[in-house]
Amino acid sequence: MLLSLKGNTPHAILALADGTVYIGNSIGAAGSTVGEVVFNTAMTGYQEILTDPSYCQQIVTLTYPHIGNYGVNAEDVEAEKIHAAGLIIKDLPLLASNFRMSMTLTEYLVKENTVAIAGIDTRQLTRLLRTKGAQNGCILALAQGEAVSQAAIDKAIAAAKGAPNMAGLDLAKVVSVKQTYEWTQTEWKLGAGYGVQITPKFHVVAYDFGVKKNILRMLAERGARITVVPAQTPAADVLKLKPDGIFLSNGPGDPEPCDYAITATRELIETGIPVFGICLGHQIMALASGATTFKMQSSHHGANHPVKDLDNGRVSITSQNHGFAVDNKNLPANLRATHVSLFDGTLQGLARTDKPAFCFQGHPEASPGPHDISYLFDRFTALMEQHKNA
Ligand SMILES: NC(=O)CC[C@H](N)C(=O)O
Repeated sequence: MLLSLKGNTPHAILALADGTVYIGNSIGAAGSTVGEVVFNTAMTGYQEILTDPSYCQQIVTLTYPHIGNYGVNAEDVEAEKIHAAGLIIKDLPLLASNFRMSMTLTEYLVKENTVAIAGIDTRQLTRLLRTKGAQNGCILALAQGEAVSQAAIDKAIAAAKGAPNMAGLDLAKVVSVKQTYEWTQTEWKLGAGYGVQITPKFHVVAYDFGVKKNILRMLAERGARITVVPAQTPAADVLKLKPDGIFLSNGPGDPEPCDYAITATRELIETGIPVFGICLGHQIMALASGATTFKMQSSHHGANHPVKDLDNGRVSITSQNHGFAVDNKNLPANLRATHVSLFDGTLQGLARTDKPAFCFQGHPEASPGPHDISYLFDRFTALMEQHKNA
């Protein structure tokens, strides 16, 4: 058990681009940060959320009121570092305890140089974001003992107003790996931890647009040897690796400016090699097939989103993290809608009618969240099996 907060905590200011200001306590690094403020309704999994590269340039508000209770550990990471631009919470519990814990949330945020604020009415903030739509914001964490001044508030509002808009931003190539690497780690099991894939049945080439580790673990668990390639790898280089399947990862930013990935995906789908895309990968596959995407008024971030499989009526509770979506009106003839959100009717899954390629808007890898829709990984391995045997 570790004490989360030591002594008097410094003040912090959260300002939104519309001029709304909240005052709270700094629970991370000192300094300031800007980004698009989004809310996530997952009750657990703050470490996975903070390290998810798809949150690059986004400040995450967690709607669950107590965050930090179980500290952080060395294993529950989706990338090597925190990618979220900042964290907003209601309450940091005084004590943190878990059998796997290695440090408190505050120690982790300071170590990772991440600015975070507690003591915010996250319920009110969430209602504001839901009603008004996406807002840029700034967290300004003051030094120990520094009083909240009007000058500091004005500085935070100006920084929030000056933050870049998410629409039009290509962040996939920013967070992507620079060098190709091999991945063999499998899923985490209680008592054993992570395993290693030593008898692979398929070779998957995975595009890293900001890939979450648990996607790679779930592919490896199902028999894949994985070569992870940088976001801007041309299709010809992928084909030289002789893949049995191609994976398009999740990632931050707007899919539309990722022209390099859209072109490569179009060429790769044409070869007839099975292709599977998740989140940004889903949006890129849609764009490569002739569909269009748009910025949502109210984005999806949580671990409790019901999604219906249109082929069999089955409803899955899913993990979600997206601010853009594929337009379900005017889908091209070679795309079929396979899944739909029961929250707002937005498109959640697509399959090509002419090629073994399909994609999903939510997160079948969970991390955090439920595993209801992990059957999509099995669908991908079944396609690779068929393709190998053809
Ligand atoms: N998690 C993701 O891959 C997000 C995709 C995209 N950046 C969006 O916000 O819609």
